[in-house]
Amino acid sequence: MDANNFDCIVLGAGIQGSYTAYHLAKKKKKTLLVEQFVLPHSRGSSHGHTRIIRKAYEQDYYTRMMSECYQLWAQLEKEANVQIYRNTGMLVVGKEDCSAFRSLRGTLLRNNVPMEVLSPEQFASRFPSVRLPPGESAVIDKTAGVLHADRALKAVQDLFCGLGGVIHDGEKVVDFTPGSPITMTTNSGMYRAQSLVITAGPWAKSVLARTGLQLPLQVLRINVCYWKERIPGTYGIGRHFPCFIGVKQHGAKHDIYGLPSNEYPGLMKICYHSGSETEPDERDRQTSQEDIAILSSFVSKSFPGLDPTPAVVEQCMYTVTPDSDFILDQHPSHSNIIIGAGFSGHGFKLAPVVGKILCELALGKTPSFDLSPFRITRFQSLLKSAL
Ligand SMILES: Cc1cc2nc3c(=O)[nH]c(=O)nc-3n(C[C@H](O)[C@H](O)[C@H](O)COP(=O)(O)OP(=O)(O)OC[C@H]3O[C@@H](n4cnc5c(N)ncnc54)[C@H](O)[C@@H]3O)c2cc1C
Ligand SMILES: O=C(O)[C@@H]1CCCC=N1
Repeated sequence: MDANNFDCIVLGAGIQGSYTAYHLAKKKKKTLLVEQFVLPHSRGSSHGHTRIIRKAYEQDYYTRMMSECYQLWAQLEKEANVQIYRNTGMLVVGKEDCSAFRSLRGTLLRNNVPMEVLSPEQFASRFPSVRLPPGESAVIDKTAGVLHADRALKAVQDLFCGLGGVIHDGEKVVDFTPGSPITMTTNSGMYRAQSLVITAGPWAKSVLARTGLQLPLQVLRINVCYWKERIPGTYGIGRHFPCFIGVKQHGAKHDIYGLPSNEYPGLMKICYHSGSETEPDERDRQTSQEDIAILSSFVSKSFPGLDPTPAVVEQCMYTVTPDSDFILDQHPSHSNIIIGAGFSGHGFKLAPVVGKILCELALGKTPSFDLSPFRITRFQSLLKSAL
């Protein structure tokens, strides 16, 4: 077989593409993973030390997918011999009259996820360094915790290479021609494959536009803020402080979430689950501080043990769909082009199962999960496609 001919090519080596490539290599498929930047890089959505892993979701289908994700993350830890998951639990706080909060709690109960419901008194005695606003309730998802994201990404890529997979980083895909095989051109080579998986993160919209498909994806620049503990360790992982999600608290339009201080000692990560619209190659030109103002006000009201001015601000990007559900599907006109896109700021924890599903689609197999929430046809009225 020609060195440039593959069973499958995966475009984009973020967590979704890397996990897809790993599953394909496990199935003994000759797989090429192409990445425009030299690895590791911090220009997409999968970089950084940490992500939240949880079963607490508004929708049952994510909670069910998470059961297998926990198993696959554990398998990855074993195969790579690295710790990726750390159980911390996660506090979910919100108003009783907020439907999103009630749905999250309902999903935990319906799916028998280990959880606790805290009364305001229990909350105050367990978390004296956090203020629960009057009229708000709290539950704990006991399965939740922290994923060591950078470590996880490297582990998946290393295992992929160990299985015979090929990574070409620093190589940008500039063109591809659908067909059987598909022909793909990068800035330094030309390759052929039976199937192509597109996991281009914030670049998915422009990559797919080359095929005439205009997906309703919006790219947001996210400010990743770290806040200084007045007494170091107050909210530390070492003191078993949990992750948290504040569901639309203090009138915020979007959720606010946080992780215990860990990667930068004395600094706790608290972020707003939204940001300002950007072009992926223009990320660093954005300057909006609106989200930071919302976070500062939240921190001063809810976390009195933190200085309400961020000590460190890093950048990342979300690629969001109109309903915040992922896109996991075949291309509407080319069945051997598979699309994994629109992870809407919550896709990292689900990557083991996303990768499995994209691998199944690339091999023409029946996917192991019901893909109706993830199909492109749900955007029928929004598709500006010339297909
Ligand atoms: C601040 C922040 C916090 C988050 N928190 C959580 C969390 O707590 N829990 C959770 O589960 N999820 C979280 N997420 C979401 C999660 O990180 C993303 O859903 C996930 O990383 C998306 O991965 P991806 O592979 O789709 O995208 P990316 O990581 O962006 O990967 C796409 C890759 O494709 C490459 N590429 C694009 N075009 C080309 C081309 N033409 N040629 C070659 N390569 C190309 C890009 O360079 C990039 O490396 C968070 C995201 C952010 C930004
Ligand atoms: O996916 C996650 O868990 C985080 C926290 C909530 C908002 C988005 N990302």
